[in-house]
Amino acid sequence: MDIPLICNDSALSQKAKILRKKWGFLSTQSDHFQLHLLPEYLALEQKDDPKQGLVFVDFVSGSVAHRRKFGGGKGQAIAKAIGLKPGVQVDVIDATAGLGRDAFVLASLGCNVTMIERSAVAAALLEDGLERAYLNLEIGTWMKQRMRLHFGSASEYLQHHQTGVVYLDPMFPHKKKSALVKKEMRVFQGVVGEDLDADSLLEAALNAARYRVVVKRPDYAPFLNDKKPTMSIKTKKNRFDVYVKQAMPQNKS
Ligand SMILES: C[S@@+](CC[C@H](N)C(=O)[O-])C[C@H]1O[C@@H](n2cnc3c(N)ncnc32)[C@H](O)[C@@H]1O
Repeated sequence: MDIPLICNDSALSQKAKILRKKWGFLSTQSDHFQLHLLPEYLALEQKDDPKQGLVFVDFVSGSVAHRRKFGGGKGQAIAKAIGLKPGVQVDVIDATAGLGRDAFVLASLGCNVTMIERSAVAAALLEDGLERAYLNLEIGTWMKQRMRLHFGSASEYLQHHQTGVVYLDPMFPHKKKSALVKKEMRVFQGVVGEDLDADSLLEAALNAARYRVVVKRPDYAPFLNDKKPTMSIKTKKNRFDVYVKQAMPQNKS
């Protein structure tokens, strides 16, 4: 999908030019989706449905920051699914980074996370969020150490990289009008589309992971590639299907 990047601030026009060239964004207006380069952040807008609001990545003060402070730490289902243990730093490839929320939870719990994202829009939003987080006094130091982004295909990346854990959260068609689907995800899904190749990603992930692969699914979705996991950890709306290859070492990943 061709997406324009709009910038009405003359102080940012050079940056807008660089971003258009880097990510292949257009400079013309669109009636559907468009990106806005604002002084505060880069944001995605669904122009034909403005009540959905702007989508942007905010690791410093958004809902993910709130979850970092008050979200239950290593007792959370995602931490149990990854197999986090005190004093063990786990290397994770988040092969379906999206807006980076799960990756940020894992990094804030101490994981060393490489995010892979193939959508130019998602990757540009993520890069913008990362740049601001790296400069932040409270989280900048550990964000730079623990969270990075690779733009490209995860199946290709996984062919050449081994890691402790691979995390997958491919886009799954949401139930129509579900109140549980956040506005943000609805807009985002419109741009990114469905991940129709997700089944094959599981095999690539299983080859690349030394210890386990964790797949996040809505509670009503079938197993990825119809493959039964070693165990499933359920939350209110989702399920983490865990494919264990071998036990994690006690004090090094
Ligand atoms: C449901 S979203 C992930 C949301 C993410 N877990 C979060 O917390 O924000 C799925 C994302 O994975 C990306 N994706 C899916 N398959 C991919 C692949 N094979 N390589 C790279 N990115 C992929 C999609 O472009 C989309 O942005």
